Amino acid sequence: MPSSDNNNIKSIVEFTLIFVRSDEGVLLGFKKRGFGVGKWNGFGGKIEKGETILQGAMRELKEESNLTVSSSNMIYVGYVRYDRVDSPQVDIVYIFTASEFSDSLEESEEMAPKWFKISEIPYEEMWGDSKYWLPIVLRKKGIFAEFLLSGERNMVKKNVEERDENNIPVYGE
Ligand SMILES: Nc1ncnc2c1[nH]c(=O)n2[C@H]1C[C@H](O)[C@@H](COP(=O)(O)OP(=O)(O)OP(=O)(O)O)O1
Repeated sequence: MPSSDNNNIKSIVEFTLIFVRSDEGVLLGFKKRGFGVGKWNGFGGKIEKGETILQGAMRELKEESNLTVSSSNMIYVGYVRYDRVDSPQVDIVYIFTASEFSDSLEESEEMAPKWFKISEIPYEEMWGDSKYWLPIVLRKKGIFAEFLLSGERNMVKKNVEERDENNIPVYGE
C-alpha cells in the first residue's frame, strides 16, 4: 500500500491482541471504556516501556481477564498494521493465540469477557477490519494485514495475507 512509504515520517505505536481458544470457542471481551468502547475484541493493549511484546501481551491478558498464559503457551501468529490518512500515527498490533491457560476468568474495569462459538462471533460488533483477518487466525494460520483508515471507521484500502507457519511476519523485517 502506498502509505507504507510514509513509515519514516509517522510515529509507530505498538499494541498486542490475544485470542484465547478452548472447546467453548474463542474468548472475546466487550470493551467498557476508552479506545474501541462498545466493541468486542480480543484482549490486549499498548506495549509499555521496558517490556517485550510477549510480556505486554501476557500482562494485558491478565489485567483485562485475569487469565494467565505461560510464555511457552503464547503463540505469535503475525501482525496487523493500521495507517490513517488523517493521523501521523501508525498502529502495529501483534496477534497471539493461546489454548492453555490458568486462573479464573473475571470481568475487569476495561473488559467484560464472554466465550463465543466460532460460528457465532459478532463480527458486526467488532472493528470493521476483524472479519477480514480473524477467520484466518482462527484457522491456525499466520496473518499479515494492513489497513488504511479514514477516521475510526472508514476503510480506504486493505491488504490481507494468509501466511504459513514458516512464514509468520515479523514487524521491521
Ligand atoms: N485499529 C486499531 N488500532 C489500535 N488498536 C487496535 C486496532 N484494532 C484493534 O483491534 N486494536 C486493538 C489493539 C489493542 O489490543 C486494543 C487497543 O488497546 P488500548 O485499549 O488502547 O490499550 P491500553 O494500553 O489497554 O489502553 P489504556 O490502558 O490506556 O486504556 O485494540
